[in-house]
Amino acid sequence: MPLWYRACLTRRRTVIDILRLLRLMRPWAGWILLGVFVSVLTLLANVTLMAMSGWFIASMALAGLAGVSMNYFTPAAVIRAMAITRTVGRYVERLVTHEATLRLVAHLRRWFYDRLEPLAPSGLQSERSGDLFSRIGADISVLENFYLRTLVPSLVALITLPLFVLFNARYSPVLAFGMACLYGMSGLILPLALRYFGKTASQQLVLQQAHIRTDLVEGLQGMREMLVYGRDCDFRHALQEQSQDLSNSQKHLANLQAASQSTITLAANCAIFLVLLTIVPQIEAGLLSGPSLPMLGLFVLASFEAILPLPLAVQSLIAAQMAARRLFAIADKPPLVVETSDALEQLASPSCPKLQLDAVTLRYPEQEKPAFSNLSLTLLAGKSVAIVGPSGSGKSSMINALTGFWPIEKGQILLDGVPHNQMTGEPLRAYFAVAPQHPHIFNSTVRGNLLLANESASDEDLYRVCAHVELSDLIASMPKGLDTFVGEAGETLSGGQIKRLALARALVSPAPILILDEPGEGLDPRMERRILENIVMGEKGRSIILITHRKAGLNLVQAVHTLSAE
Ligand SMILES: Nc1ncnc2c1ncn2[C@@H]1O[C@H](COP(=O)(O)OP(=O)(O)OP(=O)(O)O)[C@@H](O)[C@H]1O
Repeated sequence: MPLWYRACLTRRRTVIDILRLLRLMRPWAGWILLGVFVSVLTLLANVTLMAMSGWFIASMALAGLAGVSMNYFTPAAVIRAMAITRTVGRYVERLVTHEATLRLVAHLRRWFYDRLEPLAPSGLQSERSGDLFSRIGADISVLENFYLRTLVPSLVALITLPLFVLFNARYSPVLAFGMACLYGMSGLILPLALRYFGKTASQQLVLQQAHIRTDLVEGLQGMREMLVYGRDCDFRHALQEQSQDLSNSQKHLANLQAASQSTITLAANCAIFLVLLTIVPQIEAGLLSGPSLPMLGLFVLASFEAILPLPLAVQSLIAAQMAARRLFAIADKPPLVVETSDALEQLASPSCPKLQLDAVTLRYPEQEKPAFSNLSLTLLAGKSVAIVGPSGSGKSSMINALTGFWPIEKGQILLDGVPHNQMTGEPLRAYFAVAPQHPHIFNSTVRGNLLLANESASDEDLYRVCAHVELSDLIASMPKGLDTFVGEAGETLSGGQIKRLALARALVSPAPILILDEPGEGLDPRMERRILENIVMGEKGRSIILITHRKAGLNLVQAVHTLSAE
């Protein structure tokens, strides 16, 4: 692909990303415009204050020297009004722009989470959780800079600079032209040069920060393994190298910022010279009064306040584009399981259905062999079945197919004769309560973890299900009973206790079909048997799918279905 064509495509993509970003901000357009309006007002008040003060002081001095009196009430009142406007304006500006930013960030986080949810878990399998965390946290925070540091200063400069040039033109067209050139150089050419020299570093900064966060999350999760196998040094070195790269990018950008700030200061000083060159001859010729000189000098100096934030605006724009691109890459992913409109019709507590699997095949992406194929079975309402088979035969994958987390390749699944792909999403999942093979326990209390499955469950319900899974003694021994915190991922519990807590959570759910994936893992055979008996005997009226490769419980169910390895 020719270079020029690639450059055009990149530019087009940049424009599309920015337009899309602006569209996302549309609900907050009122706040954004209010922020710009107050910023413009504050800047104009400041510039007027400076110019007026210069004029006033010089006029008073000249009047004193000449021994004539002058009306100082009006200019003093204007100066006071401008000073008050500037002070109040700065306060209101912070208030409005930060309010807009906070609303914007909250809106963007919700928007991104809404896009993320339909993708989970199948569409997010290839993503690292640390990276997703980085996108939803840091990348969205980078976008807040797009409004505060890019949008507001750019619009303020766009509105005020032409006004400043027009004001200069009243005194001297040459001055106006010179100022337009200085504004153009420091407000447009300098930021463009900054974009050219800082683009790679700005983009890398976003990626480097994301990589560090992602690796840190993984490193913290796997800290125990790394310590056991003595790999913590490697991790430290990798982190150190990444931090070094990050600080190199930051240093490069800081150098560019410093250079651009100095250039703007130089341009402001050139502006003073320009005022001297163009205004002094007019004063000498008697065309302008003496106080015009300090007035215009201070005016042009103060007007550079509109230019000062522009170099940073460019850096923030590049970072925002990069962050937006990373967010859009996830948000635009099509979900593997497409929800139909019927999915909105959710039954609060569906009755126990007849479940049929008709020659169902499930294949994971990029897998040559299907996880399971041509699986047919019928489970009548309130009955139980065990799914057995060797490791890797697709027993757990069956849960993915039933709950609609992964699309099936062939066949169909029927609930009371209704194809389950007609009710993907929440209505479908309302039929199933799953105790997975590797359950996730939240960093909450025992109660919090149980109520996840049924928030209206009473204490009596909770104690009943805990008794079924033999957790009553443990809960009685806990300092706060059901209200005891179990730590992150249930770290204060043993593997078997975690398994039983997950079983209790499935039992407390009102869903009519219970799926127990390897419920005996981590339990001694006698306890496993007792718990399975409790569940099968105690859950009359619910269908049970017992996924296992062990013998315990097989005599308790009404049918056994064997999956064979492909
Ligand atoms: N998310 C996934 N993406 C890709 N392949 C997967 C995924 N989950 C499982 N597999 C593959 O699908 C096959 C079936 O896996 P599954 O976990 O369903 O087997 P299983 O019978 O439950 O095994 P086990 O008894 O060891 O738990 C395996 O070959 C596995 O590698």
